Amino acid sequence: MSTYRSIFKKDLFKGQVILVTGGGTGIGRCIAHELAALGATIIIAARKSEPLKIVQDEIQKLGGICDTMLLNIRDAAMATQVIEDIVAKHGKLDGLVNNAGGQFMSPASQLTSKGFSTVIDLNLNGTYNMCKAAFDGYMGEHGGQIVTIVAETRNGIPRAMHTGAARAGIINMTKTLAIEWGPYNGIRINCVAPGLIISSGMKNYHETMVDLLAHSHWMNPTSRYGTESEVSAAVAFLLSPAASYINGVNLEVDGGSSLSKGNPEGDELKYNPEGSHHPVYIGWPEGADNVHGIKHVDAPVKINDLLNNYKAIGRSTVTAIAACTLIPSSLASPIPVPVPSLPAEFQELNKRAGATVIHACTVPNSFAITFDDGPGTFTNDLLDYLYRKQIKVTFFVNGFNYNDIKNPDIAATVKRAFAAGHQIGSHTWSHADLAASSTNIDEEMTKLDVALKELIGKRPVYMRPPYGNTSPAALEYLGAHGYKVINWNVDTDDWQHPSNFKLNLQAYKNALQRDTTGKTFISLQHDAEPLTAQVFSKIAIEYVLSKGFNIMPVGSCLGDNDGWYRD
Ligand SMILES: CCCCCCC/C=C/C(=O)SCCNC(=O)CCNC(=O)[C@H](O)C(C)(C)COP(=O)(O)OP(=O)(O)OC[C@H]1O[C@@H](n2cnc3c(N)ncnc32)[C@H](O)[C@@H]1OP(=O)(O)O
Ligand SMILES: NC(=O)C1=CN([C@@H]2O[C@H](COP(=O)(O)OP(=O)(O)OC[C@H]3O[C@@H](n4cnc5c(N)ncnc54)[C@H](OP(=O)(O)O)[C@@H]3O)[C@@H](O)[C@H]2O)C=CC1
Repeated sequence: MSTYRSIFKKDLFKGQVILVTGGGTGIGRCIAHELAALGATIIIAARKSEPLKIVQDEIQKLGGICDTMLLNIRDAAMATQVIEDIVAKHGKLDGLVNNAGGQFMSPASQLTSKGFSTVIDLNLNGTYNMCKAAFDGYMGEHGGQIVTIVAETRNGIPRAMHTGAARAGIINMTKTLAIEWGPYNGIRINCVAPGLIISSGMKNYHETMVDLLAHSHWMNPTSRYGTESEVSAAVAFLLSPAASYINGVNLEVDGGSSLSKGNPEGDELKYNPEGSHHPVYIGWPEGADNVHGIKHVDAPVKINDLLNNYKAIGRSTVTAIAACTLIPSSLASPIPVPVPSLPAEFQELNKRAGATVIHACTVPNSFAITFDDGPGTFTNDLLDYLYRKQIKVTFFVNGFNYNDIKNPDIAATVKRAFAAGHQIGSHTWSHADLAASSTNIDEEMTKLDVALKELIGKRPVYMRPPYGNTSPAALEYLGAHGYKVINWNVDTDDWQHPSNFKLNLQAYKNALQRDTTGKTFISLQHDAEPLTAQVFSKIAIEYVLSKGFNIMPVGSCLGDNDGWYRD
């Protein structure tokens, strides 16, 4: 007896024969379990036999009917053969769920034409092969329901242009087929477009990408990921008679993320980094990982961990809905906290000869946002965002720290930032502690100056000492060599807790949630941290703007618009 807790009535699909491609893993497996629990004879088909056998075994142990077939959807002849075999063996084909598909992540600029064709071939051509085979082999004569899993594509899919194009192609193909095939004995064909879902598919991505995805799980209007069950429920609905007048649609199962991407209002701020208040639907039975043969969701640990939080939310139904807020409490309740004063040694150093350490601006209402230790691998994403917002900041770069400034991609990022009007400052060649007696200050400063001169044609006047550390000797050197030494008065400490946006933002809140009359600010974060470049900086910038400050490079905030560099 199946233990899958479907929202639909038992026996909804009794006597029906339904093929689920890619049914041996993730979302496809969940769909297979749910449809089998609702009485269908399920055929799961994919390239690898082992996952198929495991799922078949799970379903059969639970009293369901499940057959397996080997299938590569990219092979049209194989698609035709599988449909023929199903009809021969099971007598008919009532439903086809095109779930098989996928992609790798790659920025479009680095995608090869072979890579593009591969993903188009898998998703678009593969889905076409299956639809055509099902139509020719059975449905054209007898009717049937087709549901294709695509992906939420409304505003494009950065790093997955190939799959976005393929899925958009499927959505349009589906509309045409709905029109053309509707007259054939009532064929209905629809799409389901998942947003980010906790499923095995996430295991295909590099650890850094999984990390990024796990940390940005809250950045949609429901502030959470979706579950396999939420996709499966949409499929079951579209296959069922309850959807008998729904044809040619693309049903987005994405928590509204497709509505929010690219919203110029900076909608990340309205979401809830601390967790969702939206009840979640999980069909898998409660209990230990392997209850009655149904295993736990096979997602990466960091992604799967989110499910446990969601389960807790799901149980607190009505109160949770009533309590739903778009403004995270962290932003809504100002707690005045004094701005941390400068460490005594900096104040002391200010009095000494040589360069002066600057830690605030002079232009009224200015807020200089500064980034150290870059460029990082994701600094380009930050530059894209800054361009969209038309905001200029300061990058205190290293020569050889997280990255090598001579690496062509990193060099290109420095050039791009400079060309876009951001201020490039020095952060020493190797992130050396200038207060340490072993540091060769001249080498640290000169080596980076030479590299920057080659890249941008100029040497920076502004510099940030690594760790904010200076010594009298260092200040004397820097002063004598014409450098302006910039520290900060808002320290996010993002390098210590790169994914804890709430904690990072607290530094900004400490500064801005009190009387700021006459105050100006220089903040410190690190664009070498992927999550700072991709997520936190945006949150911080939106926050500063919401407080009415003007964001600008350090030079400008000191009233200096033409003394940033020398030849
Ligand atoms: C930022 C958030 C984005 C969210 C995206 C939308 C949400 C979607 C989520 C999901 O879909 S979950 C995942 C579902 N499952 C999968 O994606 C399956 C995993 N992927 C694959 O199995 C493969 O990538 C593939 C797409 C099926 C291709 O496999 P195939 O064996 O047919 O091709 P290959 O011989 O491996 O490669 C051919 C060709 O493609 C290029 N290429 C392949 N991998 C990469 C890569 N990692 N990076 C860059 N390019 C790649 C390359 O040109 C290959 O040719 P060669 O150079 O090897 O000759
Ligand atoms: N997880 C998510 O966040 C999202 C997923 N999706 C889509 O949902 C679908 C299911 O994804 P998910 O369960 O997460 O990922 P999985 O990687 O677990 O599932 C993909 C399945 O497709 C099968 N498959 C891949 N290529 C072929 C092929 N050429 N012929 C037959 N079967 C194939 C795989 O089996 P095998 O390798 O044995 O062939 C596998 O079972 C995919 O289309 C995915 O792109 C869309 C948006 C979001």
